[in-house]
Amino acid sequence: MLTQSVDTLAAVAAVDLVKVYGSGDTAVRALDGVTVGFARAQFTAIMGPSGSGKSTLMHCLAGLDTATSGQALLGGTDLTKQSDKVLTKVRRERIGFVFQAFNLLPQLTAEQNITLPLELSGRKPDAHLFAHLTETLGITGRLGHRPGELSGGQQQRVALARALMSRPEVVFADEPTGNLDSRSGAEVLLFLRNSVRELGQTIVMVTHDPGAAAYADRVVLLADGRVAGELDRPDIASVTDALQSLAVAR
Ligand SMILES: Nc1ncnc2c1ncn2[C@@H]1O[C@H](COP(=O)(O)OP(=O)(O)OP(=O)(O)O)[C@@H](O)[C@H]1O
Repeated sequence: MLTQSVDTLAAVAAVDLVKVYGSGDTAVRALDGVTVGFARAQFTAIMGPSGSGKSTLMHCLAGLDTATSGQALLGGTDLTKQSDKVLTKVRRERIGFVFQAFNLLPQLTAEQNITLPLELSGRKPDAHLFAHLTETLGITGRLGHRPGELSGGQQQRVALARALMSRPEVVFADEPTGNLDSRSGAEVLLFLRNSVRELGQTIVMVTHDPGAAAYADRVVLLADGRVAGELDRPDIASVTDALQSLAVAR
């Protein structure tokens, strides 16, 4: 079988990635030979119908789930070959995460949440980066508060600062605006967009929302566990059309 070529300089790449859940009659082939690269300093959105494998692809590329076969490359590291101990270190030191449900630790202040991953890996937070991120995100007045005392938008901005504090090779964002009103959602997307331009951050975001995907440089479309197409410089109309075509083709 021919394997599609993949940009070996990509920050993150999947090569012929297969993920099968379960076995026998109940086996589900969630990823069916995905080959795709995510370029450095680019903002890519992953889209596709429900069940197309978006979360599974992100989880395998982030070392949160193990693939059945193929490679999940972060820089030069094939995550499919690493021990759980190494994967924990990779996630903490080389990857930033932003989730729909924020996933902040409720007993810690905003500031402690932001610096925790660095402290766990024995690194000292960069004071300039901390000031830059918290000022840009407008949360300097909220740093002593616990997540329960913050709005959803403020919690997600704390999560964004946490994700970027370690200068990660990639930020994986899983429906980062899913729990936010449209104004807070737009602020989060604009921040992600600007972090690509100003900090050279690489971002991979799973979303159902064509409006969110329009902030990205590129959209990768999945269907039935395979790459079904991609769009460069997407806008809401082109993303909506592509998703409709996928739905019709099924
Ligand atoms: N832990 C699991 N056990 C069994 N099947 C699973 C598991 N996780 C996902 N699947 C199946 O794998 C396929 C891909 O799921 P995945 O969650 O990656 O899709 P998705 O595109 O992210 O969907 P959605 O947009 O609904 O979140 C689906 O058929 C799903 O039911």
